Amino acid sequence: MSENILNTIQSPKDLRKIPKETLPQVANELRDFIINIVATKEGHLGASLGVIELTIALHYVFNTPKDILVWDVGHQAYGHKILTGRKEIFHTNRQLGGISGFPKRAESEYDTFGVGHSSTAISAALGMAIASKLKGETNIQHIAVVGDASIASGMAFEALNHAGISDTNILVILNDNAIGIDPSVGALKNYFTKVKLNGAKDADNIFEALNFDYSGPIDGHDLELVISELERLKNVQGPKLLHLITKKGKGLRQAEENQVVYHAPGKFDALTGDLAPKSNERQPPKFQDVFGKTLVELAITNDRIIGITPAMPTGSSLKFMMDVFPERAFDVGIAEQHAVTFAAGIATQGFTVFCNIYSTFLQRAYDQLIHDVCLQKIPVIFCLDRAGIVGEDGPTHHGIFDLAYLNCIPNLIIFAPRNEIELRNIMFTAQQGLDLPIFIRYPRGRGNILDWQKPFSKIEIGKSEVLKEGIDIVILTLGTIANNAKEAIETLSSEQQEKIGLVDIRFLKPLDETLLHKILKKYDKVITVEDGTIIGGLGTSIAAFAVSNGYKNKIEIIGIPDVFPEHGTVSELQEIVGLSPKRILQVIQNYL
Ligand SMILES: Cc1ncc(C[n+]2csc(CCOP(=O)(O)OP(=O)(O)O)c2C)c(N)n1
Ligand SMILES: CC(=O)[C@@H](O)[C@H](O)COP(=O)(O)O
Ligand SMILES: [Mg+2]
Repeated sequence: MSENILNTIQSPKDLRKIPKETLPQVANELRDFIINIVATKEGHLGASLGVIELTIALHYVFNTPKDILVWDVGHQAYGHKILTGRKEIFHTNRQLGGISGFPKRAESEYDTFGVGHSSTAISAALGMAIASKLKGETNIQHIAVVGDASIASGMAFEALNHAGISDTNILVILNDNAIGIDPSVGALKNYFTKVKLNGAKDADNIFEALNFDYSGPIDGHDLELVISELERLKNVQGPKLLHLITKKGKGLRQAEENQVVYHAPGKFDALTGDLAPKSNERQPPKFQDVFGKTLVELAITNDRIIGITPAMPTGSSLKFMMDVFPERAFDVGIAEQHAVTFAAGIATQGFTVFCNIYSTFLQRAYDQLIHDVCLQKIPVIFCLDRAGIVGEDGPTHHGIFDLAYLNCIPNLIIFAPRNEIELRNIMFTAQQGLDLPIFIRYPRGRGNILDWQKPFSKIEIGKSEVLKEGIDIVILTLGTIANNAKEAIETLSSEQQEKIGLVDIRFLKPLDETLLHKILKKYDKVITVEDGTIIGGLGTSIAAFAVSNGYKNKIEIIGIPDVFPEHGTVSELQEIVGLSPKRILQVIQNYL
């Protein structure tokens, strides 16, 4: 056996030359390689470790890239990237200018479909399979790999429903590790457990009922077995589903034992698996924890409060409420559309519903927002975490569209807290009762305030806040990006600073029209700053307000330009898109 067999694999062609009995060595080396790099560069860990044998088997048995392999979510595709020519650049994973943390079409011909959001793989693979038929292509296999949490999503079920009556040979591989980021939930999870306990050919097999040839469940870490099963399935006609049982984090003890933390553990010791020690210094809280802890505080005195998350209890910190009030806090699985309408349903019955969804994932539920919530003025309280640039997850995950996609919907309130205390106070205000749904958007990561757990105070809906008076230039901001604008102003001389006013608009809807009239009369030059798309958000609203009221001020809009920002650190990306203090300063200087 060669010492470093992984080094000899530049593409799946090289892999296919390796004798079957040597493949377990490839699996070991691949695991070690991923662990060593993720330990220092960070990223998603457990999911890739859990599909190492599957990844090797797929590229060994199938003729990729001619045979088409589609990964769902794509956070488990590190092994795939390494075996498909990206081993030497894998250390750049998720870094600015480096490779993406998810399959990406522009990056490799082996990345057949761009991912990041879940539950798309079966639809995409089915589309490709039907396209192959239409083009008269034969002998191309189409394979979708989807996790047990992702297959429970409506979209995956829509695709299964279609695929089951298609005349394609699509192969769906269900990678069942009984966990998403947090433990999987719902009746389907219980069904999978039953199938695992009772054996394969249950008379009520849900996939067979959908007209799939079902096989499994088999041990997804038994490389020889997975290979022989894939070889068999290659020749089975019609839609097929192979059920694999795997362990998330396989091969690293801590990742197997603490699967939630090791989904994306941050830095850790590659040898021991221990997480990098945390600093003892007291830090400001993460916004998600301000949400989670405040919700519990409010729920203690307000027993009408309900909390909902679609599959992100840890990421959103709704887990705090789930621990204290399990009967009033719901993880509904990866089901953003359902989460929104479910929230609306509960709210119609007089409950106060906090529905927490990452900004990027709420994109999934746009019609539900319009049709099921806003049109009916149902006062659900939406908390949109991870708003703005999120960093290393990149373009699939940036929460930069919410301001624009919400701004055009009638009957809603849009609020962006400038800091932790404002988030707390708007949650307090909202649970006292509003006539309209409210959308509270806040960023990934930490705020700035150590002592944030102050007594609650009510926020007046639609009221902006003047942070600093000026003379002829005013900067209007929305949310935490005010800190960047403030930092920009503070680098100027005191004489220059005097010229500049700073206003936190706070409510994109309703706009504080009384204050805006005063602002547009007082200041010649207006600069708006928002960490959302330049089209459709704060700047658009201010410009529209000025035009419709006959103001002739010079207005400059700073926001995310009309492109998808790539992956990198938040500060690197803010610099690129023009939202760093330095870039904001450059714009201000043009007016001084
Ligand atoms: C639409 C959408 N909602 C939520 C997420 C966040 N998310 C990423 S991975 C994941 C869990 C996926 O679980 P599973 O499909 O079982 O794959 P595993 O991580 O277990 O391999 C979730 C909820 C997402 N990427 N897309
Ligand atoms: C792949 C995916 O969608 C999640 O794992 C996401 O990366 C979580 O993001 P946070 O780290 O911001 O919770
Ligand atoms: Mg899973």
